[in-house]
Amino acid sequence: MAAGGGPVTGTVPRLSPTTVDVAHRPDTVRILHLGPGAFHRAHQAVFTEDAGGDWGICGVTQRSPAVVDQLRPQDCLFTVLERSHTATSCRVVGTIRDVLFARSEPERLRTRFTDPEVRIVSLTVTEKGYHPDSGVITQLVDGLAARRATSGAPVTVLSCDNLTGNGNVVRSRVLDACARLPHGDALAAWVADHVRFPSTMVDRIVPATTDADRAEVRAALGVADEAVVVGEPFRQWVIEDDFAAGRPAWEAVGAQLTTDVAPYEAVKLRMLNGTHSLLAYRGALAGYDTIAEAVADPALADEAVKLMEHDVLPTLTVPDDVDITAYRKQVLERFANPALRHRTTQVAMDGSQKLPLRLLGTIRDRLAAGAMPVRAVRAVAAWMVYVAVGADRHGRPLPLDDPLAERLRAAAGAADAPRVIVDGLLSVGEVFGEDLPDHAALRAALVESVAELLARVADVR
Ligand SMILES: NC(=O)c1ccc[n+]([C@@H]2O[C@H](COP(=O)([O-])OP(=O)(O)OC[C@H]3O[C@@H](n4cnc5c(N)ncnc54)[C@H](O)[C@@H]3O)[C@@H](O)[C@H]2O)c1
Ligand SMILES: O=P(O)(O)OC[C@@H](O)[C@@H](O)[C@H](O)[C@H](O)CO
Repeated sequence: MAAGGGPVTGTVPRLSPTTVDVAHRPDTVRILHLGPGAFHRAHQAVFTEDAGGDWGICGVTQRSPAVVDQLRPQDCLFTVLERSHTATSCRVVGTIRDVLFARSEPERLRTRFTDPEVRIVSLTVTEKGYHPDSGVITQLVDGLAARRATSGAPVTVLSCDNLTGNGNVVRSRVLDACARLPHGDALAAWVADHVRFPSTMVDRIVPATTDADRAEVRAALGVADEAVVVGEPFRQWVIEDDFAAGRPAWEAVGAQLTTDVAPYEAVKLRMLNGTHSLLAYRGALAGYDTIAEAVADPALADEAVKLMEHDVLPTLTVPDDVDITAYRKQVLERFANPALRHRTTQVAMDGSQKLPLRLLGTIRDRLAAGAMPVRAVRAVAAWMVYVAVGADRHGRPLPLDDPLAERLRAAAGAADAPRVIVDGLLSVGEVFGEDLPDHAALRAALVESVAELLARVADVR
């Protein structure tokens, strides 16, 4: 259905099975999804609906009941507002059949975890959600323990977050948590035998939904949908084909099943996400609200191209079926989509968690090869200035939304002294490890870039 009809005035009914036609709704919950945020709804839920079959999803919200409150009154239906450069369309998705808030509904959560019909437990809980203290790993381990104690049915844990080796990460976090439990050995042994943890590479740009997006759906469909999500037309999913108890026919609708996700993941995290972070920090400091505005600046577009070509590309083993030149061009075209309005500050959040995955691997590999990856270094310097100054070139505040925010601010010290900023932030071991602070040439390059960026921000302020 095309969006963009005239404004709807007066009261409109809530989105529900009686107010819109939904072609197919699965009857059985077979996927338990931890973190049904915007991305899950615009990506895995859509692939799963397209694949058909009886694969309903139960979403488990993590930090607040907000998504439960949005979805429950609409029988878990929601609209995906797909925005290309030139057109917008709406699609109502019916794959989610249930939703619950983990903290207030522990019994319902346990019932889902122990249900042998549930074959997959998937996750999109952000990079920080994998920290042992986030609560997600405990939830997963408690759920797996309950499953072992009841049906004992095999299950697949499917991470769909932007992490290197996301399957391995979640497996090792689960096994580490088992090791801390009394008699955890037996649970760990059961997990090793009954639970698979395939890695995945996921890709679709899904900015946070705004009131304007909800109003557009209301105008287009004539219903009120509180759970709208927005996405670009592009979507990609590469999945390691290692499932314990079956899966939807995702390969029939464009997902790529493979034995090794790692090279696809490296291409995506370093080319796309690394460049996204560069544009986010450099763009935000320059006063651009959105990624599209940042990439429309010729100097930043040139920096983005050179980051991908000169710094990232030499570090990659490009899979045979990826045309990397076309990929690079497509990444910039996708970022240039003006209809998405993906905010630089949204992409900038959680930098302490994202930098190691998106930019520091590239820097390490190039330094090991004896080269200085200047654009990647400038991107990291831009993050440092973003943290230290907290304002753009017009003096507008830039939020530091990061689980390490307080420590980062303290480490950055004086906001106008490049060496203090670099020394302070390089000492944050969770971000830079023990090796990078010891690299004198890298430190010098960062100080130079921070000084240059600081001068630009300070000039105008
Ligand atoms: N949005 C995108 O363009 C996109 C694209 C590819 C991959 N992803 C992946 O999906 C993740 C979520 O993106 P989104 O757009 O759905 O964001 P969102 O803010 O809409 O949803 C985030 C989800 O993660 C949960 N979460 C956040 N912090 C947590 C914590 N500390 N502990 C437990 N749960 C936590 C939230 O409860 C929520 O369910 C991203 O971090 C990324 O790994 C997103
Ligand atoms: O979702 P985040 O916060 O992990 O990262 C922000 C963006 O870089 C990211 O979501 C991209 O849009 C996405 O990875 C594209 O597939």
